[in-house]
Amino acid sequence: MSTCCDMPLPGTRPMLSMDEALARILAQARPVAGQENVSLLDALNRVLASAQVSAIDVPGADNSAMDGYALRTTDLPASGEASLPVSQRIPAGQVAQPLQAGTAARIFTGAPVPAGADTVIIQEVCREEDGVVRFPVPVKAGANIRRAGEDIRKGREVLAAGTRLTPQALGLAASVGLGSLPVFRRLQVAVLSTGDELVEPGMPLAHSGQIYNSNRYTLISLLRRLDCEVIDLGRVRDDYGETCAVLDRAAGQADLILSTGGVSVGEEDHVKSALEARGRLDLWRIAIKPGKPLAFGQIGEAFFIGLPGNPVSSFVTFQLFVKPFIAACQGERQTAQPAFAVAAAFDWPKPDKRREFLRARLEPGDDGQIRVGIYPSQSSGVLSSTVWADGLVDVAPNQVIRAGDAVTFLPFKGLLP
Ligand SMILES: Nc1nc2c(c(=O)[nH]1)N[C@H]1C(S)=C(S)[C@@H](COP(=O)(O)OP(=O)(O)OC[C@H]3O[C@@H](n4cnc5c(N)ncnc54)[C@H](O)[C@@H]3O)O[C@H]1N2
Ligand code: MOO
Ligand SMILES: [Mg+2]
Repeated sequence: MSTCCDMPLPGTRPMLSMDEALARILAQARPVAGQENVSLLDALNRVLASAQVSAIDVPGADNSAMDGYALRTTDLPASGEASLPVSQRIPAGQVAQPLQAGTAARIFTGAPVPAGADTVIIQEVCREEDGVVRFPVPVKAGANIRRAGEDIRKGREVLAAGTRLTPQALGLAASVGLGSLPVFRRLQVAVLSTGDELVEPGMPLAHSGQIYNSNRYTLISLLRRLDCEVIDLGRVRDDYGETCAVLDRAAGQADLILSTGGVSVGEEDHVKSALEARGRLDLWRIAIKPGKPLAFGQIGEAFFIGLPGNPVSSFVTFQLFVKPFIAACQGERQTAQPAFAVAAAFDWPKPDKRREFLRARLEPGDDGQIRVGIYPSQSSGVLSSTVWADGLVDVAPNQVIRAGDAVTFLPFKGLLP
């Protein structure tokens, strides 16, 4: 059952709360079937399909953290100056011989500590002359040695299934010797922009009713960042038959179909009726601003998300709904959306009854404390706001905000990959 957030107007239906809509959408997400093994450098941003366990200790052996001398502290006098003959030289990459009693080994950062040595003294406090090293004592046993297995023990899970493979994760995989990784196959996402008024950038505008298609570029770029394979279906005219045909075509190739525009209530808006005719509409109208008319459903095996045409609305709803849905379909483990409280540098005296997401930016106040400001226009057509902003302020229905109040900030850095 839907949650009633306001009285529906004739011809519409009650709006769902954001939380309920997101929960219902995510409940349908399932990881794509199909995996492949890819080399580490091809695995960036992919999602790991199965847990990886280390076959080795890292480091593999006790090794020196500094350039200096390795020795046995029991060979040293209690105070004053020690002097020890240097019995071997151990650069990184060499095998160390066991340390002869009463001697020191010249050692370099990363080189294996010889058996019998229990400390490394940095060279800055030593003098070496005629094969003998001198330094003040006492020295600390165990200093400057990185222990075998200190980072990773053999048999430990280093990367969990469902990990998004960041540069750090690939470095960690490399450090345990993994040359390739099993990842889920790429999600195929079809993108279509509806609207008779749309002209592609680079082309002239023929008359005042035309505008440039911006959503296509924003969405395709967002999808590429999420490592999706994009099927670009270009522009679709505001025509019921054409919309049905393109949805059928998209459903034959894609895991997910994303459209922009044509999901509201005007008779030029055909997306919802086409979706109902060719597949199934699961939910429509969410009590959020921007983004109210978002539609979600299925056509054949493909999921469908119809984003509102207003460029800011489609950008914001991509962040709030599409991104977590895609992540779940890619097999990524679900993590909480980063959000934190910060003081408002603005007043919001006339709140909406819908939950609102304001284009916002963190900035230091005169006192050096970080506050959050909002773009002067919050209109869902003002795309400049999305470039100015580095996140969204999440405003509850009917929430009045005064400068200095704590508000919830959702950083794009967390929202974007
Ligand atoms: N009577 C009502 N009218 C509207 C309602 C409503 O509840 N009752 N909702 C408004 C809200 S909120 C939104 S959001 C929009 C969503 O409309 P649609 O999804 O049907 O989108 P369109 O009508 O096709 O376009 C809206 C707007 O965006 C421009 N647009 C569309 N596609 C692109 C694109 N690819 N690049 C750049 N700009 C695009 C389009 O020209 C329109 O200006 O509906 C309200 N109306
Ligand atoms: O939902 Mo609309 O996105 O308020 O402009
Ligand atoms: Mg419309």
